[in-house]
Amino acid sequence: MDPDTVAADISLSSFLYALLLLLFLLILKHIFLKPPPLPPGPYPWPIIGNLLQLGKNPHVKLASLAKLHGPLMSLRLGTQLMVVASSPAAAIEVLKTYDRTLSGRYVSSSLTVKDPKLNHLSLAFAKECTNNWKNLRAICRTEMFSGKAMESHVELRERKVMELVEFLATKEGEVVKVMDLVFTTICNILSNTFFSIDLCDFERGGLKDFIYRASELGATPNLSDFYPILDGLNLHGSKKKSKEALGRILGTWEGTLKERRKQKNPGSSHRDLLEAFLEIGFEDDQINQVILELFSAGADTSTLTVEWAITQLIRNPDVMYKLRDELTKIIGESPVRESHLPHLPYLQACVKETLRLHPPAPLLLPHRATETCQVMGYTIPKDSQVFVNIWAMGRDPKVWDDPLSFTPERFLDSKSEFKGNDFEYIPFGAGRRICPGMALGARQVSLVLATLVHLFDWSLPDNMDSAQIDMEEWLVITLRKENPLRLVPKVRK
Ligand code: HEM
Repeated sequence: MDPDTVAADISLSSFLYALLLLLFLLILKHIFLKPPPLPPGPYPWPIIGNLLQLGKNPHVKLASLAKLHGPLMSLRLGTQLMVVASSPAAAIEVLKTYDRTLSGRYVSSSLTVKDPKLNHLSLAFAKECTNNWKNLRAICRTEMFSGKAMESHVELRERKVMELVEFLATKEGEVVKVMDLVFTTICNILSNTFFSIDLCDFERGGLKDFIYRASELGATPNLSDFYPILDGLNLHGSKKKSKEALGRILGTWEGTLKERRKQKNPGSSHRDLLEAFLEIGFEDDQINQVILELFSAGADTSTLTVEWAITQLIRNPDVMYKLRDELTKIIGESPVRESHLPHLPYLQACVKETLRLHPPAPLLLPHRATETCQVMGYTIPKDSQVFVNIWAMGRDPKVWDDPLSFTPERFLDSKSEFKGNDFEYIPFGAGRRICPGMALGARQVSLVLATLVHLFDWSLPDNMDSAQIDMEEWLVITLRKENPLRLVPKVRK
């Protein structure tokens, strides 16, 4: 045989052997090194996935789906993957073990902050935990949330709450929207902490209406969240609407910002956040973005907590009685001061119990996987949205006795805290993205709640079932001297 032909045969067969070996190795890799599957979840329909299964209160629906599919579950929303942790063990994996990888933020298309130019300036919606994000958290901690900063604002918070009391006292015989007034008070506490001015008014809308509008737009689902390919089309015109709403909010402090660039804080008794930002040399865009986010994160959450606490106290007269008793014993007839708060354990237990049953952010804020990772034997692909259903965890009978009852006593004897270490109870989140305003939030909620319970009598007409109450509209009635104001729910026709 021709030596050339022999050589060609040998090299062909070696090539075929090599190919076979490669194929064999690939098959082995596929069998043994296959990445684990996605977390289990409900069957996704073609194109829409599980979009129709979530409904109006996704945390409630997700809680019942988790009973079927387990504590780490995945759903498809259009083309997007959503992963939900629903047990303390799964929360530990997401917020502690894989905190670094899962602490990105998923940003909805309806938020203007999705724009990379703005995202770079963001605190709450920073897509990654960048140095700028760390820096912003550190500045806010020093200037607003540290023990020292909070002490310097005590007088301001107490004054704003007394203004609420005085306003209600002028409304005898009238119907008022109490929670709207509480929202005004919280907004003014925040706006004074930021700028040393009131930005809301009890009578007129102003900032609070613009914030309502912006939150409404932020919460409205947008098709391009589920099909990012549609992002450029801006089908709902939502970006334009969000831009308008934000423009109105920024307009409420634009003048102050200009003035303060010319002249240092004139005549304020406390150092405000703007003073710190100006000293650092922040541009207007940076100041506006952070303050906008602090308003959105701090006002609604605190107001909702007060609203649910009052609702639960009205539904549970024994608890209301015990709380009033504690307030009378410790405070007497005088107004509530922040210095009273550490001496009011039952009040603190009521706030904790409210946050267990009604966390204002029931799924936390949406996290994002910055890398593909493996959690509890499942794969979480890069860019998945990751949620922790703290609403489900707060009502889990495996964790809490009689979970649906409002029983503040459970917190009196327990060491359970909401500081992000007890993963069965994390109303402020845990890990890197834990709420930086936790101490301020808890303090302003406690002060407003204690004042409303101490100075007002919340009554229901005899024929009204407490389950029917709606916190919206209350009639203010003046009664006896020692019990000056009674708030009665306006019966809806
Ligand atoms: C009862 C009151 C409050 C509750 C229950 C609450 C709860 C939360 C929760 C659950 C998160 C998301 C954590 C996560 O994604 O893992 C959060 C984030 C945040 N909260 Fe709060 N919050 C409250 C009050 C406040 C206040 C008063 C402020 C400031 C004025 C504030 C500022 C923020 C900010 C800036 C973030 C984003 C942090 C980041 O992404 O790095 N919160 N909050």
